[in-house]
Amino acid sequence: QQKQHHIGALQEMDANHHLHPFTDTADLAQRGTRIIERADGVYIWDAEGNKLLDGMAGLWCVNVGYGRESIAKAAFTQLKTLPFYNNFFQCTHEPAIKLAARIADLAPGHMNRVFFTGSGSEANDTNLRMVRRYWDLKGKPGKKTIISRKNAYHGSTVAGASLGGMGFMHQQGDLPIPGIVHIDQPYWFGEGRDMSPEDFGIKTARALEAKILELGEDKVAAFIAEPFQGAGGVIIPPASYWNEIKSILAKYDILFILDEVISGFGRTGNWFAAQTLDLKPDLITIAKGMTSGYIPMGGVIVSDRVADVLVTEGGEFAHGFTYSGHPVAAAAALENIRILEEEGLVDKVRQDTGPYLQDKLQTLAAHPLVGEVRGMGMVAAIELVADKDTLARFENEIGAGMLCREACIASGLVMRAVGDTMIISPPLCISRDEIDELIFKASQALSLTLEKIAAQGN
Ligand SMILES: Cc1ncc(COP(=O)(O)O)c(CNc2cccc(C(=O)O)c2)c1O
Repeated sequence: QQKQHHIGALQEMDANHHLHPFTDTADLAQRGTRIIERADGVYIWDAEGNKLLDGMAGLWCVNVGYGRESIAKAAFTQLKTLPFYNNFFQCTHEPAIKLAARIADLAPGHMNRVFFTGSGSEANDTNLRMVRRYWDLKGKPGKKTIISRKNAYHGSTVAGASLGGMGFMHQQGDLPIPGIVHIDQPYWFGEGRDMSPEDFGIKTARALEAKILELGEDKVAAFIAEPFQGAGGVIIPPASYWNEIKSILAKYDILFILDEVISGFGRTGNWFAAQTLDLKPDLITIAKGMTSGYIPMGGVIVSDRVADVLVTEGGEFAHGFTYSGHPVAAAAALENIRILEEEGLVDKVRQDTGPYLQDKLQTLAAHPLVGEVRGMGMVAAIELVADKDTLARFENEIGAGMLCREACIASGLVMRAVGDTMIISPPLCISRDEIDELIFKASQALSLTLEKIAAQGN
């Protein structure tokens, strides 16, 4: 009773003072916010004592799982010796140096330098400024435009939200800023079922070439893309897409930014999706799994092609943040990467638990609510449909995705709902038994969702 009263008091305080991200504050005040109290392994507990299997690894980020004492110790030790110092004015510290070298070592061979930021959005802002600086130095200052995709997610800063392709974000704040354009996304299940995935992959890839020719190659600075769109709904391109994109990038002199904020640090079964998909980006955006979310950190891995121009011809690159390469974040990141390496979690995703998850997920495909199950490595999507034969979607008013998310919570599982697409992106340390538990709970949640929808008389 005492505890319930305490939770109520916290919820009221939250409603009065705390503006949450991507939240309808009035609506949340009605519902009362869920207070997450502690976490361990792949589980989180809320203040009411509910234990939930965190199928979303926080926000796609807790790759090593919760409760890693060694990361806490590494951060604490660093906090005691050097809690902060900047990397400006010819200064630095060991954690930043070692982390840059460690990431360069794990990145594709042609990428050997790292620019640090505090978040993935700031890393994409860095990308925009870096690619424009690169072309200025190459004597092609007209190459300013960045081509992105509709329904991409690249962050929530002005440049990050503009590079993203989400209309509902653009409507708030008069975005996108000039110099950023969007082409169709390779979302076969949602937009391409009138042709084979193979043909749709080629078609949507060729939209890049059409846009380059429409704008003029001398105006285009770069193409930015996630290996698979994450917040857009785990939209994994058809197999033909990336090969076609690669041949287009080889034809035109534009830079390629691969946004690996979600896919980086093991999620696709390699350290980076660039290795999984055999891509050769000029810049890789990183954040999330870099520290497993224990401490905020982001960055850009820079290819020699770009870095050499910035370094040898650029003089001072007039960009950076107070917390660029923060010592405590860097110390946490180093320990996080050491755990990923020591426990062989990246190889495990590629050879064991990734295939196991994808295989077990297919058992959900038979459910009457499920139109498609897709995934790669340790990430997947379940498309909810109103009609299994025609694959017709539910009316938006039904809010099938939100009903399913609530049904998951009732079943002791966290899944993300992107519209009526359910997302799974668990910690990479998840065991086969815990995957079985995840699948069982997801199956329960799907049936609970079906009952709720039926009860609504739909
Ligand atoms: C591909 C990608 N790029 C950039 C960012 C921005 O990173 P920061 O948030 O650290 O600035 C992201 C972040 N992705 C993200 C962030 C918040 C919520 C959700 C969701 O799926 O609801 C996804 C991302 O997924």
